[in-house]
Amino acid sequence: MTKVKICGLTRQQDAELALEFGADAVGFIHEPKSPRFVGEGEYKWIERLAPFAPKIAVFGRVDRPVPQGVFDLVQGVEWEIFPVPYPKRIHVLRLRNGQKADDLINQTVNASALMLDAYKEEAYGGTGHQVDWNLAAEIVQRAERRVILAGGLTPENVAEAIRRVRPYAVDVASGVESAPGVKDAAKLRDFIQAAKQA
Ligand SMILES: O=C(O)c1ccccc1N[C@@H]1O[C@H](COP(=O)(O)O)[C@@H](O)[C@H]1O
Repeated sequence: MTKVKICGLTRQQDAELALEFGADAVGFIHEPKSPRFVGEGEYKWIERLAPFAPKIAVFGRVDRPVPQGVFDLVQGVEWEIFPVPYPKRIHVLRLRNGQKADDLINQTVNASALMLDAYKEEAYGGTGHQVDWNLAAEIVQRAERRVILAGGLTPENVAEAIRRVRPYAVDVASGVESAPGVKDAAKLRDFIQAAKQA
């Protein structure tokens, strides 16, 4: 069964709802320019969430350490810039038109998993833009690591994305929101259900 990560949570009630609906992992944005940014003031409730669901600290560039004990994995692009030996890292590959699967896979640095998202000049993520699912499927087949599909997924398209790409997990931020940083309960439920049934 495909795993589901719900990302860009800013409110405790949304995180708890996502976990209740069956999310396998929850992500918290550490990129100050994002409307989904969470600061250290939020760590108290994040720390207390269900202990068996990994909590992921999400960066654009990983340019600073996160305090130990709150997060289980760290997600980001351009790991070379901050080569701290986090034991568990998710390396985000931002796909552009015309790229080749092997060139992308070769960029990976010591990652537990790869995440595929759409390249956009203006932001590191959370843009709602879809990746090329054919290229994503090729990366899934060739990469010797687990692949998480992100970028423009919604309750309506996630099942088809899973059938075409066959990722280890799917990840969503804007596709289950009513406003940036605010999750919509029905969209959360429908997304998780559709992904698990695909
Ligand atoms: O969501 C953000 O604001 C964000 C900011 C900086 C880095 C990553 C971010 N989000 C990641 O982008 C994917 C895809 O977002 P979307 O579903 O297309 O809106 C999201 O799942 C996060 O991992």
